[in-house]
Amino acid sequence: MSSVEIHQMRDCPTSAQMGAIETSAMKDGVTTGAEMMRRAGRALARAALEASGAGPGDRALVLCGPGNNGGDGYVAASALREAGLDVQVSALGDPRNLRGDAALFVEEWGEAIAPLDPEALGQGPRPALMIDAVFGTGLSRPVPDVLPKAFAAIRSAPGAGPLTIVAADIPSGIQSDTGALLAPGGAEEVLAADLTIAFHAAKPGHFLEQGPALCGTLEIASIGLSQDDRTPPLTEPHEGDITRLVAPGAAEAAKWLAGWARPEPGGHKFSRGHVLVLGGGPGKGGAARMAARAALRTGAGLVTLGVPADAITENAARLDAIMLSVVETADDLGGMLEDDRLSALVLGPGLGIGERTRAMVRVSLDARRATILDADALTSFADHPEELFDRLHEDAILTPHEGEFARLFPDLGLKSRDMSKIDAARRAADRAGCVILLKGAATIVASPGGAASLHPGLYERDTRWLATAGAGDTLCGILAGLAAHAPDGRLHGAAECATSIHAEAARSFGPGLIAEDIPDRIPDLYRAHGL
Ligand SMILES: NC(=O)C1=CN([C@@H]2O[C@H](COP(=O)(O)OP(=O)(O)OC[C@H]3O[C@@H](n4cnc5c(N)ncnc54)[C@H](O)[C@@H]3O)[C@@H](O)[C@H]2O)[C@@H](O)CC1
Ligand SMILES: Nc1ncnc2c1ncn2[C@@H]1O[C@H](COP(=O)(O)OP(=O)(O)O)[C@@H](O)[C@H]1O
Ligand SMILES: [K+]
Repeated sequence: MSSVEIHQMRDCPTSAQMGAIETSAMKDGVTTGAEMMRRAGRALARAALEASGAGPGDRALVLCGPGNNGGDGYVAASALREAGLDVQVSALGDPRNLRGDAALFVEEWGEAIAPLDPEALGQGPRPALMIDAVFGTGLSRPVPDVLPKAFAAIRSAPGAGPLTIVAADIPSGIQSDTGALLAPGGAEEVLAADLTIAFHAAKPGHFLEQGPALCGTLEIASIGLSQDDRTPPLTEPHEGDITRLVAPGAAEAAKWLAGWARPEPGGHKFSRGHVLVLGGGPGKGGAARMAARAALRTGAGLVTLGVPADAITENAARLDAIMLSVVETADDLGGMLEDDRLSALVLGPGLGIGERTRAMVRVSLDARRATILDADALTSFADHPEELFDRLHEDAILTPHEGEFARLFPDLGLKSRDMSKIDAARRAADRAGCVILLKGAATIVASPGGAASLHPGLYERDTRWLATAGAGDTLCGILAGLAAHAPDGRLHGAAECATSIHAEAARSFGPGLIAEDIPDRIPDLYRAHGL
């Protein structure tokens, strides 16, 4: 969108962190509350005009709430009036109760403000554009019923043309920290925006739970705050308490990927690391083979697949560059791990659930290599997660999807938690004592101590085609391919980078993607980033 001053930030602040950023900017004299609100409202109006194609004489409706989000709405209403539109403002609550900057802009608007009355709004005519400035980051409880009723009435009001809905900061009803929809059932369809203009930075709620389904397109508008991120660039370790957004621009991505994946000049295959993937019995080998291929494509110098003797023939028929070893028992594995050149281990994909897997996990963790535990390696500990947690260390990482996560951390699972997915992953990392990579459309990487990153497989980084069997197995392999030559204790960074390579490989294939396609897209991706 050309007319809005768009920028890209790595910070993904909570509502409290956003408040603190604003307060400190005001204290330092960088800007004022009124100036931020003026910029926010004007950005909204410009974006709404551009997205709707509306012009002089067209009808615009601005819905304003009882806080500062409403203040942005009054600024937008005045700006749309200035652009020649026929603007109507409708408010939730009595606008005379507004205080501070928002009150200033109610005065500047100076015209009639109708109450939010679904019946009156339903009589039409339906506007060409509507701005949702009812609730932003301050939403603290479910929205009143009148809000979805008003949206529904406006949508079905008689009118000639299409209606474009633009949300100020975040669609009203979405909790900014969690993405939960705090609204009566059925409200998601009526409250959805076509475009959301987030102010200063994207918030967790734009990426989590129902947030993405309601935001439409997401754009970030500058409101005059410093554009210096508080989280470090991806090329540096992340330790801060603001969630780091893993969505680099092209230049940052090239430098970052080179740091993780480009071989050292004069190196040899062992300096690139040796990955061992443990696999299951006959007929169960596909997942481990895909993980192994992904590890080799990503840049491990050697990859060995360890399987029971009766699975050797099957695997030998399917593998060339990937080596094969018989690993029947945990003792066999212990013997192999005497070779300290084995630098990264993958356990889980197709490994089978039960005591053989648990024994292998114990031996692997005791060997203190970069150890990636996924799928069956996680589910095997569902009955006794503490036994797993007691052995985990800073060179281990768990890569669950939400189902596997709930098996190990029942109180933090999607259906039971009363916190964001980000905070759930942080708690889990503290409890387990290792890095957690919690998958989904938004993938969270969290470390003990609180550092957390969010990879958005959404909006311009949409990776919905990754929702296919085996995609997670290839992610394990990519992670192993990076971890195999990463210095100790750098699994958080490896996990961020692996998630990004995985997503970009999937995006470069596009529709019809199946998991087998992912590893073989990596060479083109590396070349495109100048590796
Ligand atoms: N200086 C600032 O603070 C700036 C704030 N901005 C805007 O202000 C927003 C945050 O403003 P606020 O913190 O005032 O919060 P909101 O405007 O999002 O809403 C808070 C108000 O709604 C009430 N409320 C919350 N949930 C409710 C519910 N379910 N039913 C009824 N009332 C409810 C609260 O008691 C409070 O009065 C941001 O999202 C952004 O749009 C921007 O204008 C930029 C500058
Ligand atoms: N709707 C979605 N949008 C974006 N990415 C997704 C979506 N659904 C799943 N993914 C990604 O696809 C992968 C699926 O992994 P997983 O659930 O472990 O599958 P499997 O167990 O079949 O390998 C993860 O990396 C996840 O982040
Ligand atoms: K809003």
